[in-house]
Amino acid sequence: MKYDLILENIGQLLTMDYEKEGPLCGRDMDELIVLENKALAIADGRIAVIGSNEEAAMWTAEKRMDCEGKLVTPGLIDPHTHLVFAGSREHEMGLKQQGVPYLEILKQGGGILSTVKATRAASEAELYEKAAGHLDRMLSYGMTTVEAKSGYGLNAEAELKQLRTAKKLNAEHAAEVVSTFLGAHAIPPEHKHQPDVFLEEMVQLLDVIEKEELAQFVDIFCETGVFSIEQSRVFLSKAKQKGFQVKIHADEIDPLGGAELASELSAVSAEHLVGTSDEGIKQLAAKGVIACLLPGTSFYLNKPDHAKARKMLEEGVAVTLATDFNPGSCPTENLQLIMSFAAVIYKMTVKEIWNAVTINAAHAIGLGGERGIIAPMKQADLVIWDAGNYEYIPYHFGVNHAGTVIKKGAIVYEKGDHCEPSSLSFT
Ligand SMILES: N=CN[C@@H](CCC(=O)O)C(=O)O
Ligand SMILES: [Zn+2]
Repeated sequence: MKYDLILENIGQLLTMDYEKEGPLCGRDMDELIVLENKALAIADGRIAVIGSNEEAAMWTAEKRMDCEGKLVTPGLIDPHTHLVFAGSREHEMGLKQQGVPYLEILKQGGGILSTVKATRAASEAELYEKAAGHLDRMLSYGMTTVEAKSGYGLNAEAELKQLRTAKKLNAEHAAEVVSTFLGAHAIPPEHKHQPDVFLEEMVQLLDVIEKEELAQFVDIFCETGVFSIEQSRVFLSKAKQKGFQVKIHADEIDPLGGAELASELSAVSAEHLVGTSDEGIKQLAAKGVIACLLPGTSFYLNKPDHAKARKMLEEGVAVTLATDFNPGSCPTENLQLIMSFAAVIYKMTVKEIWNAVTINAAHAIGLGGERGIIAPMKQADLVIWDAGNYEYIPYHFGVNHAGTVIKKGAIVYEKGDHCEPSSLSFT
């Protein structure tokens, strides 16, 4: 058989324990499969075979790549981003430095609501172009699959515009985009005094979202001054009744009991979890809810507290990590940086971190067993790193170590000499 692409002379080939059912937790999160001096062949976008370099010498292919002893891993997966939005919020930096809290900026009509204003005013083409630029950068950082939440429209027209943009990106961009409907992200000014009317409007939208296949998940920002536990319970229950899987922005600023609610509703994941109680952690473990931790956000908001990742891991919660890329609380597309934060702030082991951004991230967005692993017959989403071992990536922080990025078997990014793709634009 003639393969499409052969990678030879791989120094370390990293994969995860994909034979385990579900996301990894407990001791399993601290295990990796590290194969040394390997080769692999790709056909029809999938891993066809993994073998020795001697075996590979007998294989034939359209193209061969010498990996020069470098590290090859599954493509990184970012399971929590707010990818599609207009504008930027650099003017909030000064306010934050003066000590104005994140929720106070929102209360004054800024924060999320200022991005809502910009997003409502933008055309779908403008949103597409900007989001594609962010996605280009993510791909260049080795992120081959990305979740994207809506939530900067907060009315039917603008929410659908965001979701359609994400769907189009998934169809046309080299990176894969999985959509989440976060219509319940803030209370828009026109519904300031009737949040329940607004939530019902968002529930009604679910029929269109289902019909047009615009999102697989439904999420809500459960927080003081945004949506209460009871409002979140009602909203997410209605979404579940309509067949959606649910996620929840839980206990980010105030410990409202969002983790307990996520457990009660058997959510796929609970996200942020900075203020989650010990009881909440136990319930996440018991119900198999994935904890999606966002250390970049608590860093960027300069919070005194961070999610209790070690406690969660010890209690057997499956943990994933994400950028939370958004224009307010975490404007970075760099999941490698988040891996470093997880090592330093959370004290997660390097093995736990790799499992968190690959196999567990895939489970958090409905792609468990299909992405985030390197195994025969699985989609070939790979990164060849400018590094010889997997510990190096979170260690040397703040720079991009992705050398070559492969999605569905095709080379979609190759690093030049310290150059990034020319199509990149941040704003
Ligand atoms: N906390 C709620 N939503 C986002 C931030 C959105 C924004 O500030 O624009 C988050 O997950 O951090
Ligand atoms: Zn978020």
